[in-house]
Amino acid sequence: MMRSFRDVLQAAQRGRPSRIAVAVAEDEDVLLALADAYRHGLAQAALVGDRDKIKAAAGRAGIELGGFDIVHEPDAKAAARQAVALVSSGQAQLVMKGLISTADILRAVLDKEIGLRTGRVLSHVAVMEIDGYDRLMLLTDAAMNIAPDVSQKAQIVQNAVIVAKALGIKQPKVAPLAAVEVANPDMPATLDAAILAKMADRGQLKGCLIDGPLALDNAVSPEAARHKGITSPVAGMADILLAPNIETGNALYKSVVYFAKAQIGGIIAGAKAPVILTSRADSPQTKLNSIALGVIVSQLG
Ligand SMILES: CCCC(=O)OP(=O)(O)O
Repeated sequence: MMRSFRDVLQAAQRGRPSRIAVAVAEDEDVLLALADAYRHGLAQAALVGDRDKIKAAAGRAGIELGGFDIVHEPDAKAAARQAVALVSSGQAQLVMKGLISTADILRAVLDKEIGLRTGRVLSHVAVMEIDGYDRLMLLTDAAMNIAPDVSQKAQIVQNAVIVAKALGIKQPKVAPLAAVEVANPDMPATLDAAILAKMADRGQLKGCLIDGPLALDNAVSPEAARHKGITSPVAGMADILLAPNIETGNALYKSVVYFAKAQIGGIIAGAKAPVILTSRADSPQTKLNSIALGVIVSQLG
């Protein structure tokens, strides 16, 4: 089981090098991460974007672009489509978000003609390495599904389970988060969590153990769960945190980065190929973590 991003990087290095199609690549931090990924033997890249701006960003970052192809497309939305088309045509294995909004890259990923739809719900899965925890923890969905209903949440869990398996977590424990630990008809997140737990009891959710609702403290802290008298196989031991909505997920993602200085990486799962998707403001290290994560998920088979 992988316990750190160093483990994830090493696992990604064991596979064959992947080719990443980067949408709007004119960003220093994106190029720094790609140069590192190239140096580690993880991936080559097709940089789709404005050629002059890509070269200028590479110059500012002190990067040689020798190992990369540039596909000149100055319009951001067209660049996103080109990057996705490179993957759907088999010329690359992963897409990466560059200097473009999440909504614009996802529009290309969901495009009926050249997109990467599978019929499944697509969802963002973040992996967090937080000081003081002996395991990697997953968080979903911080970036894509705004207010998922319970059946979408079930599919979001299944996407996260696939990523957990790629990390070597055999039977991930899933905590659907809420503000309290009891089902309360006035709090829809608690009802969804209770339904998901019952769906798991009845075998409707595969490959994981779910219990909830759980508040964040008793999802990740055995002491907090004990203190509140919660007995549950998931309490205090969660591997996957299921956010009730995008605001909770996005704030939790950014709070572990900015307050806890955690290592993080993220991808969109559920498409034909992983989409490496971080915040534009995330560090080159986070972008490298996400590339390594995308590579191991894409090589699951
Ligand atoms: C995984 C976070 C996605 C996000 O919030 O992206 P931006 O900060 O670039 O909007």
